[in-house]
Amino acid sequence: MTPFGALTGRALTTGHGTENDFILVPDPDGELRLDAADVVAACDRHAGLGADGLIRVVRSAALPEGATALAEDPTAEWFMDYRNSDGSVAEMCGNGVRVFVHYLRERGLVELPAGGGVVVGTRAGARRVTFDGERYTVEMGTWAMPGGAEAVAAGYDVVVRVPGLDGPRGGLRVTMPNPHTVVALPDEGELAAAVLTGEPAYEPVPPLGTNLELVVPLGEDEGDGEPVGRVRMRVLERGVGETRSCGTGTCAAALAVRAWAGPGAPDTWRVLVPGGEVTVRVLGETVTLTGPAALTADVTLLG
Ligand SMILES: N[C@@H](CCC[C@H](N)C(=O)O)C(=O)O
Repeated sequence: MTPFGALTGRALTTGHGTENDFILVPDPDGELRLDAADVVAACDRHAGLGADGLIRVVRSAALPEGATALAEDPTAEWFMDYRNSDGSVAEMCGNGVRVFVHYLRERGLVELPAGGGVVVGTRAGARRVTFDGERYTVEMGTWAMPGGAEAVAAGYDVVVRVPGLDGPRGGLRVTMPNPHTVVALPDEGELAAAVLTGEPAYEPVPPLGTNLELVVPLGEDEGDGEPVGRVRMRVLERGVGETRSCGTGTCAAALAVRAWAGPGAPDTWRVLVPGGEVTVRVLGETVTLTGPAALTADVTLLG
């Protein structure tokens, strides 16, 4: 068997959203038997193609998880089958879904003119993505803070020790619906000092693991007639390591900083990540994520 298993010899495409990068694997009829080891090998940055994650492009009707998305919206023809670079499956990927829809559009698999929208299936359910001619906006669905109002009032519901930072820090859990823990730092010096190659310690230990966002709130600007919050973020992704962006993580970061700011805080947030910038809009119980998507290469893995 070759190191890339079922991925060997297949036509693959690479792409990224704010430098959170992915391998896209077309498998319209769900014939590929993809195992975790193949994903790990392909995502390896030294011995493989290198990526933060892998996305199988498959029809919703071709796999059992697609049934929920189709029940929510029968137009969700295509399903984003997302895997982290360690081979684990995640509920949602906010940067990945923009890259996925960009791929569908570029390859003529969906009709998506500027100003149009399309619904795709994900493990979090059906998600609508619109295109403005430049950037994609994803309706990310319902967010939650498992610690509730009590955690928001206290400012945290998890104690986190991050390598490179002194002492314990308070983290606020946010579900997007994948698990996130957001920790606010006082300044960009501390943000740079955090060592995200090490493993943070959490108390209590998150049962499903967690993505960790370190954030520095940067205040507010005046947008188009409304205040716009700004926040800088670094992220340690569950199942991956430090990445240059995480879409669900930017939503979690904006939601946590908004909650900490209290009543009257902006609903729109510009989140600055090492790989670029995205916009998060809080619409009551739901949130949207707007950002770019790019394809970088068509490639074949050799055996
Ligand atoms: N990069 C993604 C999130 C991918 C999943 C995450 N690592 C997890 O395991 O929850 C994003 O852009 O949201």
